[in-house]
This record gives sequence, structure tokens and C-alpha cells, in this order.
Amino acid sequence: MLCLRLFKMPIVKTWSCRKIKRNMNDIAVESIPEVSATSIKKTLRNHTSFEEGHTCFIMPCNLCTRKPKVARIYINKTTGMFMCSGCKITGQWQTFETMLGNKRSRAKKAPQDSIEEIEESIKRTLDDVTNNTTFLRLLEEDRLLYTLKKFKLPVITKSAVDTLDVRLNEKETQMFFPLENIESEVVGYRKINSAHSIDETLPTIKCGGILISKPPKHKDTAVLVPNIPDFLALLNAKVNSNIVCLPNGVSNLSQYVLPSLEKYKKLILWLGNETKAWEAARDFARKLGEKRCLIVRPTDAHKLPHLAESQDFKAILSEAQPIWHKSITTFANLRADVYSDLLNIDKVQGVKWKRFPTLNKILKGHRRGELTVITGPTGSGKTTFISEYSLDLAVQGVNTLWGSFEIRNARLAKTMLQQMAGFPLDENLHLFDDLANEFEKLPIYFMTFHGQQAIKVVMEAVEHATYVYDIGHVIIDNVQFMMGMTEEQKHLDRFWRQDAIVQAFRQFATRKNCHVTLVIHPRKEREDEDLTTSSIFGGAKASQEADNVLIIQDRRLTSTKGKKYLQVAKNRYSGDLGVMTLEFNKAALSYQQKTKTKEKKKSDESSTDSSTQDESNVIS
Ligand SMILES: Nc1ncnc2c1ncn2[C@@H]1O[C@H](COP(=O)(O)OP(=O)(O)OP(=O)(O)O)[C@@H](O)[C@H]1O
Repeated sequence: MLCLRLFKMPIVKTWSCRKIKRNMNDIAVESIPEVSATSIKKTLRNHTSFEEGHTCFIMPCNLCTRKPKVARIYINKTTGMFMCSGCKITGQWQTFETMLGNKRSRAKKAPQDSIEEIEESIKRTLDDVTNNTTFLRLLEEDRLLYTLKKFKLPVITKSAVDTLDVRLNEKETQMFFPLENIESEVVGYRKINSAHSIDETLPTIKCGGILISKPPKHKDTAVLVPNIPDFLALLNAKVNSNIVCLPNGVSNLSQYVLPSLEKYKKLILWLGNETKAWEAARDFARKLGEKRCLIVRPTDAHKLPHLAESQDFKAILSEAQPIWHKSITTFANLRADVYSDLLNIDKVQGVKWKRFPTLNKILKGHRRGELTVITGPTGSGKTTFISEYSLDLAVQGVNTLWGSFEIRNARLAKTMLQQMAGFPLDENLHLFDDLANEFEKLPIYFMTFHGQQAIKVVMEAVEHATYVYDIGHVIIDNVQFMMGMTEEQKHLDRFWRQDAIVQAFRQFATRKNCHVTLVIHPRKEREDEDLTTSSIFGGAKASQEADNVLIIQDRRLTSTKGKKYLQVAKNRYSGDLGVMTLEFNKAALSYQQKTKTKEKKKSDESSTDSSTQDESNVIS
């Protein structure tokens, strides 16, 4: 309860268990709409004419009463989320259906109170910023130079600054970049700080505003960059395309900004050379429609614009490559991919754990699109370990979705918080707020399922979250909680049912380029024997389909000096196998590997028994 209250967890009504909850800075509860592009089309056809855009269905808005011009409604093809360019109302597909009069309710109007609320919050933000700031372009040249440097922004020409309606507060500590919606109306600001804290979108990302260069270029092309400095560097270079700064950088691409990008036929993604940026480019392209996306390949010759302002930007943009390959392709088309894979071998190997260097040695890193299965005796610490392994990755920006069916989310969050802190929380309650604030910033989402669930329902929630939050790592603890029987499954035995679940997650991981970690209990085995890949419960499917198999082995029961360790029993990426000793720090609930001094290493090597000397034993 303490955790619930202090984590500001929203109270979730129980009308449906099909919810995903973000219990951190964004406390919105997202219900999972049961929609597909086909079902949306079918409903729309019965009511009105519509166009099919790259990411949305677009139709005139007959619902909004105060139209500035011809207002249009944009309906996301994947989630059914709608947004009106006139009154700015936005909501879930079910609400839209209700407004169309398709459901039980006969209401045919958008709820006026929500429209007023949205308009009011936009107006308040715009007034607030206008009243408390002046245009950056009004500064004298010397002062402008000084201010740009203070904000660590590229030094751009006065004529480039003149094209933007950027505003500066009186103290010259905050800058406000205008965000426009699809109708080129300013609907908010992106606020940056001279103290370099995290940028803020005002009033909310739900207004769908993006930062676009001015004046608009007639060409239907836009270059998408992750940061304001990149935006300014390209603006200064007068590239021949529109420039758009993504509101959340490479962290995620919100569905609310997709309508604002509908008008571009060609999008060039220039997101940078980091692993995260590289993955984001592929994910975002899928969301934006791969066929209209080109990518600036991450090579050393293509740094982000603000990192090397002397690069030939125009040449780099003209060499951007399509991300989409036809079903049949040739090596000539793949050549650029192969080259950049080889050039970025370290990044291709995945995100490295900070806490588990031995895992990096064996597995090389955590890669998208793979399936990891972890097993171990009951109570051996599977959840505790996976919690820390996923926390480590989330701290490094891996967007993570947890499905904890066995233990409550609040308890899991408490474990993670303690692992992040490294000390017992109950003895340090005075530090709680600071820690919780830090934890809230992590891209971790929790599914609110508890107890037995049908695989279909879970998969829908996982697919939805992956689209909306750009999830890169899904953890299911544990698979046995999806074995509940539906009518069609009654004839299948438990092994077959589990195989079907593993198969579903395998396909999901590959299709969505998302890493899935499944916790699976072992079969009943003799306690004095080590577990092996064939000890995993179910048929052979789990170990066959998995890219990585991790087993927690507990030798403490069979040997006086025996330890607990994690065995990598399968590793499809490099083939290396090995073990990592798990030394438990109860105060931190952590298995974090200690960095040993040379002397300690020497004395350990001479004293460990054969079963445990394998601290970082890699078998190639
Ligand atoms: N090496 C360890 N030594 C002592 N206690 C541990 C160790 N690892 C985990 N624990 C504690 O043991 C308890 C059970 O751990 P955990 O829930 O992670 O195990 P599990 O394998 O996931 O369990 P289950 O099989 O029930 O799913 C927790 O309270 C955890 O803090």
C-alpha cells in the first residue's frame, strides 16, 4: 500500500483487466482497444467517406462544432486513437464509435467538456509563454551568440534564428520552441533549460505538436532528427527539405504526433549511431510506414548533425537508403545493411549490462528480436534476477514491459527500486521520494494482469504496448500463468498448450523486433542433479525456439562450498556458453557482480572448488 501510494499509482477500475498501466511520470491508464485497420475501415464505411493515409484514416470532422476551417479527424490505423485537427479532441476508438452513434449510446457529439478542457490547456500554455517571454530573434547578435552557447546549442546565423518563433524567458534560462499540429497551428512548446535538465513538452504530447523548420519547403520530404541541436544545425545549413525534431528523441514516437507527419511522402530518419538510435530508426520506420522512410545509415562518416557541423549534410541526405526491401531482394540492396552491421559490430551485439560483465562476455549483449528462456528451481531467485537484469537495461533506455502474473506489480516495483538504490528501503524512507522520482523516469511499464490469463488477451496487450510505447523488451513471469484453458484448448495437454504460448512469443519477437524473456518453471527433477535445457517444462519447443537459455543452478544443496550460478545453456548468436556466479546481496536484493581487486581475484582462484571457480567461464 505504501508503494502504491508513493508511486502515485492510479486507481484502476476493474471493469476490464485488459489494461496497461504506466505507474510513473505518465499515469494515464490505457485501455486496449479491440481494433484492426479492417474493423475501423468497416465502421467508417458505414458512416462517411475517408482517405487512407500512411498511418491514419482521415475524414472531415462532422462532430466538432467550432471549426476554424475544415477540421479533419485522424484515426490511427493500428490503435484507433482519434484526433481532430480543429477542436484538438483526442480519445480511444471506443469513444469515437460511441460518438458516431455506433454503440448503445445515441450521443452523436464529441463531449463538449473535454473539448473545452483541451482548448483551455493549450490556450493557457500559449498565453503563459507569450506573456512571460520574448522572441529570441530580438536579441542583439552578441547576446544571441552568448545565449546559444549558454544553452549548448549550435551557433547558428541570425537569419536562421529569424525563421523561428523561438521564445526566451526573462532570466534567459528557458527557451520555448513552438510545436505545430497538422494544420500548422501552434499547439504548444518544447521547453529546454540552460541547466540542461530534461526537455518538456507543453502542455502535453497529446496535442500532437512537432517542431518544424520554417518556411515550409514545397517538397514533400522531411528529415527527422532527435534533438534540438541537430534541428538547428540542419536549419543553419539550409538543407533542401523540411526539418522535424522528434518530440521524444529516440526514446519513443508517440502515436499522437503521427497525424502531423501524414503530409510528408518521404521521411529521412537521421537518428544517430548509438544502439538505441539504430533500433529506434527501424521501429519508427515501421510505425511511420516503411515504404516512405529512408535512413541515414549509422557509419562514422555520418555523425548526428550537431556532432559534426562541417559534414556535407546535403550529400549525406541524398545518400539515405530505403529501409524497406521487397520480398525478394538482391545482395546489392542488402550491401549497405551488411556494411553498416560490420562497421557497428559492437552495437549489433546489443545493449551491454552494466551489472553483469560476465553476461556481456558470454551473450555479447541484449539484442532486439530474440527470445530468452530462463528456468531454475522453485524459489531460486528467477524473478529477483530477471528484475535486476531488466532494470539494468531499462536504465540504459530499453523500453520495457513487464507481465508479472505471480507477484503484484507493487512488490515487483519495490524489488526494482531497492535494486536501483542498492540498500534496504524500509531503513531509508527519507530517501524514498528522490529514488522514486528517479525510478519514475525509467521507461518501464507494467501490465496489470494478475493470476491466470488467456494468451490471446495477453498478446493483444503486449502488441498494443509495443506499438504505443515502442517496447523493446517484454518479460513474462511466468508462462504457466497463461495455461488457463479456453474451449478450443481443452483437447490439448499442458505441454502442447505451453508450446503454443512459446510459439506465439517467438513469432512476436521476430515480427516486432522485440526481445522477449520468458520465465518457465522446470519439470520436477532430482534435487541433487543440475538442470539442463531438457529440464524446462513442456515439450522441446521452448529450448528449440529460444535464442538464449538461462538456467539458475543451485549447488548449495549438494556441496558445502557450492554456490548459486546462472548457466548460459544456449546462445544462438555467438554459440558461447558459460556460467556466472550469483552472489546475493540481501540488502540490495541484488546479484550485481562485484569488481574484484587483483589480490582478491588471486586468492579466490586458489581457494574455489571446481564447481564454483567458473566466475566468468566462457566455453566457445
Ligand atoms: N541467492 C539468494 N539467497 C537468498 N535469498 C534469495 C536469493 N535469491 C533470491 N532470494 C529471495 O528468495 C525469494 C524468492 O525469490 P524469487 O521470487 O526471485 O524466486 P523465483 O525463482 O522467481 O520463485 P518461484 O519459483 O516461486 O517463481 C525472494 O524473497 C528473494 O529475495
